[in-house]
Amino acid sequence: MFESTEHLELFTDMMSEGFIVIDNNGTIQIYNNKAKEIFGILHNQQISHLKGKINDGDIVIIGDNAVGKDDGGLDSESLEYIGVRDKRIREDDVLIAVGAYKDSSVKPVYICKGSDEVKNALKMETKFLGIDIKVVIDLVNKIITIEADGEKYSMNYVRYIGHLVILDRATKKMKFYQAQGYTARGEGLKDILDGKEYMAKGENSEFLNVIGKNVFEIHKGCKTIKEFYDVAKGENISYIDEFKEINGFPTMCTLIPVDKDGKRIGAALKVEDISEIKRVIRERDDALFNLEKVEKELHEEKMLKELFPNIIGESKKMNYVKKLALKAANTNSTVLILGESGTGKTLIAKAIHERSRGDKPFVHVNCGTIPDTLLESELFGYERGAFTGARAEGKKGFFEMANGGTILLDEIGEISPPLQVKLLQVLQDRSFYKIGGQEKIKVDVRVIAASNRNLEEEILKGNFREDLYYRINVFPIWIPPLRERKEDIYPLVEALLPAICEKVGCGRKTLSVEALNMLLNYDWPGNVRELENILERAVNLCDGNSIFSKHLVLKPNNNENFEISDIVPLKQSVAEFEKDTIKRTLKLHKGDKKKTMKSLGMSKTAFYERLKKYDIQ
Ligand SMILES: Nc1ncnc2c1ncn2[C@@H]1O[C@H](COP(=O)(O)OP(=O)(O)OP(=O)(O)O)[C@@H](O)[C@H]1O
Repeated sequence: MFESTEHLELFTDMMSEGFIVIDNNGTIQIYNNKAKEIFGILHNQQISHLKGKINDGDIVIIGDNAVGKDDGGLDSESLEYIGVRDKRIREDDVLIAVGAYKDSSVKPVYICKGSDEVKNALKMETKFLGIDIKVVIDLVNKIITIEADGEKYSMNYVRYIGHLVILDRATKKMKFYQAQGYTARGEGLKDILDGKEYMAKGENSEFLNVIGKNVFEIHKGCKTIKEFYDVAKGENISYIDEFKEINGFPTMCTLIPVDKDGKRIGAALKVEDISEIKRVIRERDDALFNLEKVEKELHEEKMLKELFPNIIGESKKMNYVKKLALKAANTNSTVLILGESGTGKTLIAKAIHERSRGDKPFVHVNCGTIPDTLLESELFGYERGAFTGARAEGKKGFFEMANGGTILLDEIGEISPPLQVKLLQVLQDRSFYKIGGQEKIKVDVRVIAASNRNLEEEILKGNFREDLYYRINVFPIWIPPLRERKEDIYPLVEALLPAICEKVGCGRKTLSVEALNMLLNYDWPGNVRELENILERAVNLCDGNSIFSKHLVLKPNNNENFEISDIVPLKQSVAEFEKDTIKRTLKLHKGDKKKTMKSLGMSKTAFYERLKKYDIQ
């Protein structure tokens, strides 16, 4: 085709771009050094091995980021050669496998994961037939590294690649490793495992003579090369500097037809390696993506803070609760708020109501404090003369009062089984009968249920109906205890202290560092409510402007950091303890003073005297 090919070769080898010319049969006429470099055909700079082929018993190490893609067609048949017979392995999977070639006495070691299961990297470390082997498929930095007895063989890739190292079984020395340009050399994973001879590398390597070969032999199954060939055959396509992929390498190509005497005699392709540019672009894209993610998160946090100004705390866990609350506010579904006592269940329920039906009534029913005999009439109301002691004019129930708005059924786990059945009916069709009533009352009420009990456990114990549980558990929100989000303590103190000082009617007080440390080290069994109480007590106890640890009355068993400065007069400690115990026992007995006195073993006079002394209502 060209008379002076020698000169042409000389000139084209000086070019800084790859240059390939084929004739109209697809036979390579010119393939300059740069093109060989781009496609990995020049490989005398690498770790050496001789030419050869795989033998029975050889140790095979494979790292493949997408089985069957750009790895020379690795398939189940090739994997069987090393004893891997696993129908779960699919095309596109990320695979690391080590085995002995055609030696059924040796069990292979492998891991295979779906491409969506591997986030950043797949790794395997093993001792195989006495050799320390480590394989890492790093999907972030796009590099596969195979290490055998400390010797490393790495392969960078752009999209997909299959890496392979073969060790001689007898000497345990490397006899083949995969390197760029395997498509051009016809040394894909399948070729090698099928027993095809491979070329030498490093000092023993000879140049792969590509001149005179068919272009498809060097560049198998590649769209750009097919186009190149079509142009050489006579098609009229040409372009300048277009992004193309050849043998899996990102390149920038210029394609021109070569005509002589008005007849197509071939085509020329100029190729620029842009894998480095691609890598930089990818790094930039990753950085931009991360930046966008951070910005989005910051924006989201700011938005949540603005949407729920009363809910203090920006810990990850609390922001997640706020996100759920926002989602719940945008639906009409029944919401179940779970969490220990004092974590803010009522607060969240109110926030959901305010963002969804804020202009309508919000009715908070504490099912735990209303005696069971009364709860039914409180919830559903009664007609006049429904029972003795009923008001003559009858009464609207909480459901009716909440019509259009929200009803919060707090401590739902406390409701008795017969009432649970009635509640289930209301939740099913949002209608009910008043006690003694004939007329079905329909309401449009959003139900929010809350509980600090583990309702699933209550179901197992037979205390809570399973069908009611499923009815209320449509949109569950769990509020983590304060001890699991201690980063919220400081913002809570910052927000609560000024309000408490105002309520108590004193000037502003601040928390000393040691006092804050004490709060951070505490376990918070009573959560935010306990924090509020402790701060209020501290504000009352401290005369100056600074609250010190001695002003913080924490539950003794948790107060591990008890120091000299924490000591308060015994009389004061006893008084605090007495007050606390009476209040908690009263709460346990739902305000029943008789039962409280009895449980505490106190006389009536002593009990009422303490109630007065400690101003307990
Ligand atoms: N994240 C928060 N930001 C500000 N205040 C909070 C927060 N969480 C709780 N609180 C305050 O703590 C106190 C207890 O909260 P709330 O009554 O909502 O808890 P609860 O989980 O419903 O308690 P219980 O189960 O005992 O009824 C309230 O005064 C509430 O305002």
